[in-house]
Amino acid sequence: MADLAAPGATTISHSPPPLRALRWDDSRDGPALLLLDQTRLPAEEREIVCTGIPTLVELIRSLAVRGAPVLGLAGAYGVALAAARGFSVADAAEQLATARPTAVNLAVGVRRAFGAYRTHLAAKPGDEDGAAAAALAAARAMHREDAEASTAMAAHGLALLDRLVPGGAHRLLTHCNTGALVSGGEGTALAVALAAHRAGRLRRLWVDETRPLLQGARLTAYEAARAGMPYTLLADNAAGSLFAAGEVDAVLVGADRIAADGSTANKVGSYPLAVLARHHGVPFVVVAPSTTVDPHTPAGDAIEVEQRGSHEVAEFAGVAVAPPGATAYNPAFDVTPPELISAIVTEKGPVSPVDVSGMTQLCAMSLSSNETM
Ligand SMILES: CSC[C@@H](O)[C@@H](O)C(=O)COP(=O)(O)O
Repeated sequence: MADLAAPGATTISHSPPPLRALRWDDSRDGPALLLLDQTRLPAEEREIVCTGIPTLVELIRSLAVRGAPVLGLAGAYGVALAAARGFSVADAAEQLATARPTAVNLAVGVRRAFGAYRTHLAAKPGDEDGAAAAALAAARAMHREDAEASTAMAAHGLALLDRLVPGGAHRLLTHCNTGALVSGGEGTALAVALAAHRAGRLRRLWVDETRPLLQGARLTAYEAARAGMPYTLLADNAAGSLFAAGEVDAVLVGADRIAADGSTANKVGSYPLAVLARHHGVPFVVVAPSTTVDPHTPAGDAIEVEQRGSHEVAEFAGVAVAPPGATAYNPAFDVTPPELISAIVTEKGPVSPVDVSGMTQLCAMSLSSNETM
């Protein structure tokens, strides 16, 4: 696109290439999974070549690859990798599915690729190559579906904001990172903000830094800057005064697991935002693919919340900020009850979390897609 930078001067502005959180690679000595190392962003865009399951498990645990939808893809491609490299696929599936406990998509992705692998072997006993190809095809199908879901969520989310905020949702607040780095497409909550930006409606994207691992400051700010979005970072504990100043029109967050009653686990700090949003009469919207709805988890108190090491709080960028031996309460997620959520937007459209029939529908959809694995 050509634009005028100064009278008489024409510059060509190029959009940066889309970020690819992970991709399958057949071009080297045996198949590999290439992962954009999210621990190095924004300083460096570096891909890690992953050829082993213990390595992939460690990359998931260390958050080199992270965010619910892309964890599903990592799980599915991980099973395909094990099959293609002749490792024990059952062992790989077990290790991958349990690498992190909260994001349901991880186990969903593993089950889908492992299901395709087993289904093929049941039909053609001994055809390991065919079974490996079936697992890879399942992972690729998930990847495509995730990209499509992302596009649909962006459109539904934008339309919903118009309805929820009659004066226009021009100032959006988001938490953690929910963009292309967590998705086969442009993401979940951040994809909605991006759609608002492209529609010329976004005046300000407020980006919570997201302590302790700074997914907001390091990753969302990076994606927002790449996309030319007007964004401002804030320390998580500055959100209260921002709401009080009337500077937030809507809150958009993703989800790691949505229980059957609409309770939603997402990055720690989401729940306090929901409380603030309710107090200030601001919509709090969860954006997640229907694969994040877990019909087997009846309510929020049944969601396992990952607890992480003290060092993540007691250190900042590897430098100690607390006395030696300090221990920290460090849950990776918190759970927002349904009554604080204005709407859940999936690729099928928005539903109210307290609308039991709506949630049941979502659960049924999620269940039937899992059962085709
Ligand atoms: C669409 S991503 C939704 C969530 O996965 C995201 O908000 C989040 O909490 C990620 O946590 P992380 O610990 O970085 O994997």
